[in-house]
Amino acid sequence: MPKLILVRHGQSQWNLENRFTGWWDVDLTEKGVAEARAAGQLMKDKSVLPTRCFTSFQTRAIKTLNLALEEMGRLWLPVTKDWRLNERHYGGLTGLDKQETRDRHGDEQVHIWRRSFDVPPPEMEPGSEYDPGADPRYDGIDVPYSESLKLTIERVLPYWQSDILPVLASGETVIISAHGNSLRALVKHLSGISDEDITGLEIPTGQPIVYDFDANMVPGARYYLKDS
Ligand SMILES: O=C(O)[C@H](O)COP(=O)(O)O
Repeated sequence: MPKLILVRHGQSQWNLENRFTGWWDVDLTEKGVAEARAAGQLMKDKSVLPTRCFTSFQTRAIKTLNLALEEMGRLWLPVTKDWRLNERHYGGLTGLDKQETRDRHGDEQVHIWRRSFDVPPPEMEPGSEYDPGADPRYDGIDVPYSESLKLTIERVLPYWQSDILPVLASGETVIISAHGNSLRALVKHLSGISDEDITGLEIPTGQPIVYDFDANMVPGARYYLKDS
């Protein structure tokens, strides 16, 4: 039966520095590298071995996938990269320190920007320091200036339906290496979580989450691979 593995990238440099990251391309820390390798080792130990891979255009997710695949001796697998699996765009908050932003705007406002379903952070100024708009990897793509979870879902789900689901339905074991909020978008859909309840869902770094699908492509309950 088809199996889906979701993994959030290991700790990034800006996770460590507690800065809003979004579409800014930061690398993994040493801890993040270790988390990615441990995820691969866990998949190997549990014999949950992907046969097809999807990831974003962002280094932290791509490297996490590669490190995990290396642990499994599966660097040879086909990998599809797509911007629609990128992290939610953090708008004008990108690059700011999360604690300093709380001190300035209050805990409640920052919680709304981080976890509300449909309130996007303030827009990023075009051409500002952390605007990825001129990056060649986004040529031809309408780079957003800010995204709520709702807006993130509006680009993750069509990609899931058109490109990932058919591969999964053909019987492959699919791994998606992505980001806290692009994965929250998918989990919301697959686990039927309401707009209210999704605000409480956190996805830890480097912990593979698994869905087993039945013959009708209905997903079962999600579980952490480490608990199986
Ligand atoms: O983009 C970021 O800063 C993180 O990857 C996710 O941040 P969050 O926990 O504030 O959603």
